[in-house]
Amino acid sequence: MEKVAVVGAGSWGTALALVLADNGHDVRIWGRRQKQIEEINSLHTNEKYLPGVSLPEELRGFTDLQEAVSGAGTILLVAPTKAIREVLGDLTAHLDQPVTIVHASKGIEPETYKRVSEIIEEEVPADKRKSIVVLSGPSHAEEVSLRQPTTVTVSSSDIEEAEFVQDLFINQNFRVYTNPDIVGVELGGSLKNIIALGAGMSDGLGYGDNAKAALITRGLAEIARLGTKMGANPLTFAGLTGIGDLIVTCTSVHSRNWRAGNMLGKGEALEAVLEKMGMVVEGVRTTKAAYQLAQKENVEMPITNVLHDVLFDGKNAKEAVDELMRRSRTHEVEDVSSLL
Ligand SMILES: NC(=O)C1=CN([C@@H]2O[C@H](COP(=O)(O)OP(=O)(O)OC[C@H]3O[C@@H](n4cnc5c(N)ncnc54)[C@H](OP(=O)(O)O)[C@@H]3O)[C@@H](O)[C@H]2O)C=CC1
Ligand SMILES: O=C(CO)COP(=O)(O)O
Repeated sequence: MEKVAVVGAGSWGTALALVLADNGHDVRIWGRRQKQIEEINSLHTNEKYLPGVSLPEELRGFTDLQEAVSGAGTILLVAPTKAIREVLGDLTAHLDQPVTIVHASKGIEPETYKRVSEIIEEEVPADKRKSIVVLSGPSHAEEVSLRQPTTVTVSSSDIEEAEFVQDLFINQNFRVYTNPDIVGVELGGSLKNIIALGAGMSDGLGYGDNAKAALITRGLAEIARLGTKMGANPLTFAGLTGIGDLIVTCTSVHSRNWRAGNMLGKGEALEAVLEKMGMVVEGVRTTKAAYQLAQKENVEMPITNVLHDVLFDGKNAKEAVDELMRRSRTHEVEDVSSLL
């Protein structure tokens, strides 16, 4: 039995805490709102983020971060990417022994283009961490919390630590694979949110399955193009954290990125959409980061480019699709096949 502190009591942190509690671990979850933590401890629910789900009674909530992480051997970090540096700043002060840090957040930081594991490396001193492990894959919290079959991947530069985390989470409903390609795993999980916004937008505009299949497929091509340029193994994008996560996020009504894109496609303004969502829509910030990174690395990312212009430069969504369809003719596979 491992003592695990889950830092972040949103949908994903709560669902993963449930998996760990099901596996018999001593799980504490940290959230910043007293009322929410009282609800988790007394009613064993988290209605805002996982309506209708009964949480294991053994799962204990804390608002005091020091109490939550005290004695924990593993920290599971599941905060929105934009809050990660702030949360890590507080967390580091309370670590009294080197811990395994698992993160399950999906995003890239604008301006620095850092992946979450790189942010952790920067913010947590080396003597306070045993290893950094990423957990990613096609996994909506709503289904995981109902114990529906789900597969994910864990990745770390330390394969033994990845296997340790695989063992923590794996059970008959939640199957965990390992992959040593941390760059590909993090980039696939982050960049798919951009394409999911686009898929939602396409549906919101009234376009059909052909358009969505095109977005998924050509989206994967540009994800792989940027990913391989950044050092990822191209085959990772054919796996759970690549095409797998792209499919689930572009086709599921659970996806916040798809839902936000859908409202944008129907003509709603970005600010109003984010206000209505009330949950993190990572794709917005990641679009900005990926757009900047692609410019810097001179990588062609046509879908990301037009989405950037829709989100941040007031481009009309239909015009964005027209622009993609009018691009000069090109081969389908030469850009990716040259990387294999
Ligand atoms: N939901 C899912 O199915 C999946 C999500 N993910 C990833 O997990 C990460 C977290 O997402 P998810 O749990 O869904 O998000 P939610 O929107 O469901 O919850 C966000 C959580 O983060 C907290 N939070 C927000 N801002 C801060 C801050 N500045 N400091 C501390 N805590 C903060 C919120 O607290 P409060 O309630 O107090 O505002 C809330 O507990 C994202 O990167 C997402 O992409 C990955 C796979 C699946
Ligand atoms: O990453 C996810 C599923 O794997 C969740 O996607 P959303 O953030 O779009 O809901």
